[in-house]
Amino acid sequence: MALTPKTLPIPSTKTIHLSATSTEYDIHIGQGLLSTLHPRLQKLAGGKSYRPFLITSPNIWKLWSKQVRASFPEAESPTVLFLPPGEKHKRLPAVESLAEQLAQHGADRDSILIAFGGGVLGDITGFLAAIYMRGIPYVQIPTTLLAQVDSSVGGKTGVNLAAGKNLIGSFHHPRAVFADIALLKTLPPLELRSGLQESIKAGIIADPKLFAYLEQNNELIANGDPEALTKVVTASIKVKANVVAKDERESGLRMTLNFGHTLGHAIEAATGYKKLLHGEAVAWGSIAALHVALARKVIDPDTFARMANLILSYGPLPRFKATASDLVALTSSDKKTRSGRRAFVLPTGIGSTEIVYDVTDEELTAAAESMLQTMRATGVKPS
Ligand SMILES: NC(=O)c1ccc[n+]([C@@H]2O[C@H](COP(=O)([O-])OP(=O)(O)OC[C@H]3O[C@@H](n4cnc5c(N)ncnc54)[C@H](O)[C@@H]3O)[C@@H](O)[C@H]2O)c1
Ligand SMILES: O=C(O)C(=O)C[C@@H](O)[C@H](O)[C@H](O)COP(=O)(O)O
Ligand SMILES: [Zn+2]
Repeated sequence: MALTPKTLPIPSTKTIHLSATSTEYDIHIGQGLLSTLHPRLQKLAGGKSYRPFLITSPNIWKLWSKQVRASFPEAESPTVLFLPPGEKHKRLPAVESLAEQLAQHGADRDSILIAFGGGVLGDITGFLAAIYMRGIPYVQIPTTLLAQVDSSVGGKTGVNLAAGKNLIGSFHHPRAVFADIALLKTLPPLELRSGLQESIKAGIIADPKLFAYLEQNNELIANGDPEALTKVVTASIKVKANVVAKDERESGLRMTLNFGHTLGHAIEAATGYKKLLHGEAVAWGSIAALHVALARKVIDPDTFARMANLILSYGPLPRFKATASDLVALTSSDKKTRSGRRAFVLPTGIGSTEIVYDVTDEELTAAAESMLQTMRATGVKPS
């Protein structure tokens, strides 16, 4: 039976303009944007000649190189540099190795880096662009849903340290983002569901309509229907762009984009960045944050249930081994902590949040324990 999407208008190719304090740029969303890449980059370069360097992973390039190459005249084809896939490569040596390759190829400040991959590749490439020759331009072509709905927008770039997630990095915005929904055709379903957790986050913190759409169209969305995904990507990017425009450097409002990440990042660190996808860890971290909000009566039990059910409905989420107290200890490297005060994002309803600074270790441990109980009851073996 054909499924029909409920509510939200169907967008065609859409452009969202992000105007932040330090810069502004367009985020293009549509089907088949890859075919127009070359003229779009030429336009960005202001008609001047530029050298494109495309950074990707071998598995992605194998699937999409033909379409990318077809957009460029042969003589102007990008130089392609590779990174192995996986969060475990999101470390400084990857950045150094790419920088050496850029230098060997004579890349300069008139070159443009093209991040062609998921969030890991985008974060690394953005950071490379921030520090190579003290800063060169780059664009994002996000190839995962997570990267389309979240990581390609907003200029947070960086890599992990053993001590924690994204602990080295910079704010360096892309010159443009091209979110081609067609790229999601080859994305493994697990990766799609991981990305959807960041959209659920966007719905919880700022967009009740997106939240309801995700609730009502689960099958269509989880099965990768392109129209449904276009709506989800568009709505999620609007949330992100709106927040980043108001608070580029995360002095307040932008912390709300980190909902679920305080414990989410702790879960990723506790499992060695190997067992869970980012969205999966954020999903469990969000459940824990919901428990804090419920215990404080900031949300009522019905709202708690709607939010937790939505998160779990895009599972199944994997089980992992960790104790509540270990997870809380790992939150010590959270970047939202300032002068020893832990900032914590709580939902106050669907589409609204507050940032509080008085969540104690005991409170967080109790919430993490409740989340672990749900995990023991519903979690599945990590794949
Ligand atoms: N900068 C930000 O604002 C921000 C926001 C959210 C997440 N992140 C970061 O993003 C990272 C997670 O990103 P992710 O979920 O995209 O994971 P990822 O980058 O590891 O990509 C997931 C996997 O999918 C493969 N892949 C990518 N595109 C594909 C395609 N079209 N078809 C088939 N396979 C494809 C990749 O090679 C990889 O194996 C984390 O490091 C997280 O911290 C950053
Ligand atoms: O853009 C933001 O701001 C976010 O917090 C988005 C998050 O989804 C993302 O995972 C981000 O990389 C986390 O940033 P960090 O500063 O906590 O490392
Ligand atoms: Zn995230």
